[in-house]
Amino acid sequence: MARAPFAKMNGLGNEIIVADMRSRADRVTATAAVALNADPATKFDQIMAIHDARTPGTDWFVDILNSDGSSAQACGNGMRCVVQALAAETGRKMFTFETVAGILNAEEHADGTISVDMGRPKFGWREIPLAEEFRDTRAIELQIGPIDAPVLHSPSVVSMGNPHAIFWVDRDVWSYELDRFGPLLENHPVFPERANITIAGVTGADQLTIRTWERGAGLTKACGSAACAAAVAAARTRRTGRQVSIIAPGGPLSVEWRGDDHVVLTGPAEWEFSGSFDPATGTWARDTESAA
Ligand SMILES: N[C@H](CCC[C@H](N)C(=O)O)C(=O)O
Repeated sequence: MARAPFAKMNGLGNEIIVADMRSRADRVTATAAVALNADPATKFDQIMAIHDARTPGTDWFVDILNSDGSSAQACGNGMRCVVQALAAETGRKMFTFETVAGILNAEEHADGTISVDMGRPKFGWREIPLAEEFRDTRAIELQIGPIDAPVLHSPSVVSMGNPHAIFWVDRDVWSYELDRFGPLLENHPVFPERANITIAGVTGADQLTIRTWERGAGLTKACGSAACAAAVAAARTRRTGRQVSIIAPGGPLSVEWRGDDHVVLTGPAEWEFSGSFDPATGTWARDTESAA
């Protein structure tokens, strides 16, 4: 198959490859994802593959792959990168995308920031999903560390299209070994589809500071859907209001849980370089006119 164009971008340091798979029938394979992630120049957290629309009224279908080759149902930071790339190409500002999780609208603002409507959060244990019934998902029974002095415990759980667990902490989020606990919690049997694991602290009025261990990608500098999940969980547990500023390691994002139940994520996107790649194998080359 012919090579497909891609852009290496990031959303607050969340490493994103936007792949242009329009007008072709093949998909980016897990093999290609793993190969691209193994190369330091193209190492990424998610690939956002733009395909032709499947549903009337939508502009494009976006397929999302994690760096381990698994698929994700949502990626807020990646969607902003997709919007920036398509806005630059088309001159348009508003878009309607389809993903496996549903239809979502996004808009580029005059200041260059981008808002993505991430849809409605889901709180039911079957919807997240959890392996067993929990009536109240604002805090579920789950802990890690010594049984009588757990390091992390009682997370809020929520689906933003993808599964999230938010562990509330009092100390600095950097004082927890998320690289050690992340993989254990991501793969805990209570999460049959694994989960994105976030530690979150309230660091100001309507402000949260978070770090995320992403399902299928590991530690990342930012995770947009986790920012949304943390904001919603904070409002549900009355830690904040519904308009929240989220400080991720890569920088700030803003999240509004609107009155119509939709969660809107706003933040920047940044282009790094462009190239072309083989969606079957991940072999790639940088465009010669592209910046270093
Ligand atoms: N970085 C993404 C989330 C990727 C989620 C993925 N790790 C999964 O659910 O498997 C974001 O900005 O929302």
